[in-house]
Amino acid sequence: MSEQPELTVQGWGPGGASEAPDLAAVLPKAARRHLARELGWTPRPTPPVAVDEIRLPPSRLPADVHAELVALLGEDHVRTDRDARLRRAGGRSYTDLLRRRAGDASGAPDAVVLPGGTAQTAALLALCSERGVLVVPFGGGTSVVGGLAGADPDDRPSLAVDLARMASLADVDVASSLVTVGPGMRGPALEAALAPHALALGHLPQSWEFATVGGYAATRSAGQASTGVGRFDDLVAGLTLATPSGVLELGHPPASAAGPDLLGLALGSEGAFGVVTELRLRVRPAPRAARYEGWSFRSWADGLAGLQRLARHDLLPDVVRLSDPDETRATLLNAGGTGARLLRGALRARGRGGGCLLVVGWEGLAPLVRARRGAARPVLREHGAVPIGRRVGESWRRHRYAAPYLRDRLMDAGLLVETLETAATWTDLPAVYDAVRAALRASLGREGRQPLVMSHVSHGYPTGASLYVTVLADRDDALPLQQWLTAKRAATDALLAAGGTLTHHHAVGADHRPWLEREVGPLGVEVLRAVKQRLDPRGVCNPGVLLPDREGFS
Ligand SMILES: Cc1cc2nc3c(=O)[nH]c(=O)nc-3n(C[C@H](O)[C@H](O)[C@H](O)COP(=O)(O)OP(=O)(O)OC[C@H]3O[C@@H](n4cnc5c(N)ncnc54)[C@H](O)[C@@H]3O)c2cc1C
Repeated sequence: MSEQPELTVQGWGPGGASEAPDLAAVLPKAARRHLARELGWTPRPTPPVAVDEIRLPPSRLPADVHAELVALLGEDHVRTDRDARLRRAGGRSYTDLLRRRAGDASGAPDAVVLPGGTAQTAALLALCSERGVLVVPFGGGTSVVGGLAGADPDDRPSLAVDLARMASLADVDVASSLVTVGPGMRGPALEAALAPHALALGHLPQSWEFATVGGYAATRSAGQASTGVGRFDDLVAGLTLATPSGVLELGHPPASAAGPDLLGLALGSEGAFGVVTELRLRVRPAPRAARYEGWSFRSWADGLAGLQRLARHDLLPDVVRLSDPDETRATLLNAGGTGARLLRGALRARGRGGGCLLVVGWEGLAPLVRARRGAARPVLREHGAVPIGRRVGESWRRHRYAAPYLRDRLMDAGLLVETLETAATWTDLPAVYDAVRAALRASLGREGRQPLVMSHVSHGYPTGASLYVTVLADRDDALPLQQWLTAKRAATDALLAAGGTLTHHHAVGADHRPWLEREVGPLGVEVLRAVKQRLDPRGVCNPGVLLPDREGFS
């Protein structure tokens, strides 16, 4: 179906779970012991059911609609086979994976369709609107907020609209630093296509290997270098949105004052207003120099103060990742072997046992990298940070996409593993951090056992920063979904009450929509509903995401 490798159905990466190594092969003994001690976890095999045993309901797509779709898109581009539907049965959150690992693919689309361009997509949307068939745009399938759930109160049949056929670089305007790209293009393919022009996009989320540019725009993604290159919102100069009511061309580079910016309505719309069929992206010259290194702060408070000071003076590096003491400790244990010895040695040599690890990276022209680094270092030192060397930074850079592979192995051994994220002003960030930790610990702690709650800041702004939280706990094998949903609800309530945003970069999806009104207010929700009503009058565009149910949420 696609020339790009497809994600495995029950986890991360192109391989099958059965080919995977066990946890002992990928996590050092010291780290396994640490987890067992902290969490009260007894490692036990909890493998996923075989893919052949996953229960997939029969397709409900009416025969006449199937025939119309074939007439529009061609036989090869309308698929109802098991493999195609299973591979698009939701995203990659912990709860998505729990369900498919347990053999439940009940949210799978009834068919998968692959339009070949804007005109075909617009015709497809008009047809689906008329025939009452849901359309759920499918990019890389890496949503972690239930963005691909395909839920519908009216239980209408649904199509996954896979953008894989629209995955090429259509135009390069070097003088304007603009490129035109199909929505199905993934990060590695795009960077490879830009390289001959000595250009780069530089958007590097941890899901980079599989996520698509259309998905980035639809979710307002942020990448690991977003502090420097900007969030994906900042990289979109314009886009084409096909809707059931027609096609919108949005954005006018380099800038325009022609009324409110309608481009902002498409960014973050998560397929609820239509399908992004083309993007005009801002690119930059491929960096000529890069410098990554590690620093150690005595405490989380010192680390935050140091980053805040850099941010105020516009001195933040392109990549900034400050780990709290729990994440720093886990990083030290996970490094294992030579890596861990080097890191511990570097810390000891500077009189630090643990503290908070900071990884920073600068990229660009060599003199600028030197100058920016030179200006940032004294500020870090003033806040008590000590440099611990390039190897630490380079090691992080080498392993920056590894964590999701490890998550599968942790799940195989009886662990709950999930992440959540938010952002807050520098003033509110410490309270948000405390509140989220307390809520997760209260919800997931039992019989004297505590979850491991590890946090880092990875995106800095002059006004504040993001907070990314990874949670590990002994899984409740009897009620694993409820265990996490209860904790997630507690954490979300807590972070909103403390002043955090509902989401800094994962989007709203199905999972966060009950809280959207708390973020944008009742009138804000009504404005979004009015836009949807105009663009998608029959409500066929991904109705399970973004907008809360009408009954509201207490
Ligand atoms: C292991 C892992 C690491 C991650 N790391 C990051 C990270 O560092 N930063 C970050 O921001 N996110 C991260 N994510 C979340 C996810 O990768 C992003 O939300 C990403 O932008 C989704 O892209 P996708 O192509 O996979 O979209 P999908 O998952 O396929 O879709 C996401 C949503 O967008 C809609 N959509 C997709 N394509 C289009 C389109 N062309 N038009 C309209 N709507 C569309 C879908 O219907 C869905 O609602 C991570 C996820 C995982 C599993």
